[in-house]
Amino acid sequence: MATRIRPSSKRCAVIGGSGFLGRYLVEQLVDRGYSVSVFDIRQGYEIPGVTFHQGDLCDKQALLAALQGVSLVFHCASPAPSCDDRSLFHRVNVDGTQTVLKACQEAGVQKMVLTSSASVVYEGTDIKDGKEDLPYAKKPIDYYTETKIQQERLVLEACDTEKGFLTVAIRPHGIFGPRDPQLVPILVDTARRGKMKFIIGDGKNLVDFTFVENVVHGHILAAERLRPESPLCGKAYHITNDEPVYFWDFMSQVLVGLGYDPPKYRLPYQLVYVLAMVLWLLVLFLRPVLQLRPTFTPMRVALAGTHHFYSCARAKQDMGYQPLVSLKDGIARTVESYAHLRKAA
Ligand SMILES: NC(=O)C1=CN([C@@H]2O[C@H](COP(=O)(O)OP(=O)(O)OC[C@H]3O[C@@H](n4cnc5c(N)ncnc54)[C@H](OP(=O)(O)O)[C@@H]3O)[C@@H](O)[C@H]2O)C=CC1
Ligand SMILES: CC(C)=CCC[C@@H](C)[C@H]1CC[C@H]2C3=C(CC[C@]12C)[C@@]1(C)CCC(=O)C[C@@H]1CC3
Repeated sequence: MATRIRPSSKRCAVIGGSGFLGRYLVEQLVDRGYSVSVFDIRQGYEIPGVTFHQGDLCDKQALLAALQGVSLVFHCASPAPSCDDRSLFHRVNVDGTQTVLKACQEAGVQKMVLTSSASVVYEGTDIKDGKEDLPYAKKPIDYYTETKIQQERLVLEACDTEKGFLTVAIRPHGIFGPRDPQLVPILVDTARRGKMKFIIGDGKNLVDFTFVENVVHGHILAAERLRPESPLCGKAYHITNDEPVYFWDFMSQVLVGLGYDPPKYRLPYQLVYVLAMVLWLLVLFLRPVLQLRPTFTPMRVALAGTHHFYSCARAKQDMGYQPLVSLKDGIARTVESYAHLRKAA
């Protein structure tokens, strides 16, 4: 029988550690003196002292090798929301998370912090100052959200103080920052194709965008405050910048910062939503013969035209959370880092 290494409280693993958020988490953990193993389907970078284990989280044996001697696991792996592959989302976020839980319990891991998403309660209609006790979306806006709900449920239900396995879920919203592969690149690509001319709705819908370092701060606080007697056990926590901003102001600040014109013409929200639905149905109908990826999906239109901002009062109270980087500074640092995406003069 293989000998089990005794878990050390400063030894952790980051599943999904090669991704955008995962890499920031790894860097911060190393700075704070943790010894870190990364488990990911790809190796994105190298950091002295960080051990990489390349593998699929659906493979329990591969996970077990990475979890030897680990007492704390961060699980922030997921297929990208834009991939629209229902069976992949289910395989990784639901079945894969079950495998992660089994592997953690077998390896003697004591704590697990899941990166969930605030969108688990979002159905495409307004959420203002949403608290964690809102019910899970009955009609999730996409397969990504559907499987993030199932994933969060599995992880929180696995919390068992008697067995000494504690879990907590962090629900960030709209993560942005340098190296983000989604938000700024999609925005710039849309602007370069001349499609960032329109504001959907009245432009006054408030949304949370969260600077990546604040999300990391929330994860580490949660891990360090998660103890058998603490209120965090088995609970979900919103982590945001706590500065809701008009969606279209945020987009405009990033665009203008990179030298592009901000959108200025208004289109009625309902009209654009119906057009996006029609386009989406057409894409589905044509899928057997033609693979199209429209910019305007109903989900994106809903995100761009509704309020969706959340309260982080629970995180402030239970873990002393406060954002470390303001929205203004976060946007400035992000814009500065995307010099290569600036509009050519
Ligand atoms: N970005 C955001 O705005 C928000 C993100 N979240 C959540 O935060 C987490 C991190 O997101 P983010 O950093 O943006 O995403 P990334 O896609 O950048 O990171 C996820 C990482 O997980 C890897 N991965 C995917 N499938 C597997 C698998 N089967 N086995 C092992 N590794 C795998 C990815 O590899 P590959 O790139 O090759 O797929 C990638 O390296 C996710 O759980 C996401 O749901 C929540 C709210 C908002
Ligand atoms: C707060 C939150 C959940 C942010 C998520 C980020 C992405 C979903 C957005 C990043 C770029 C956005 C974007 C649009 C929708 C939402 C994003 C994809 C549009 C497609 C909305 C319609 C337009 O006019 C163009 C926009 C391009 C950028």
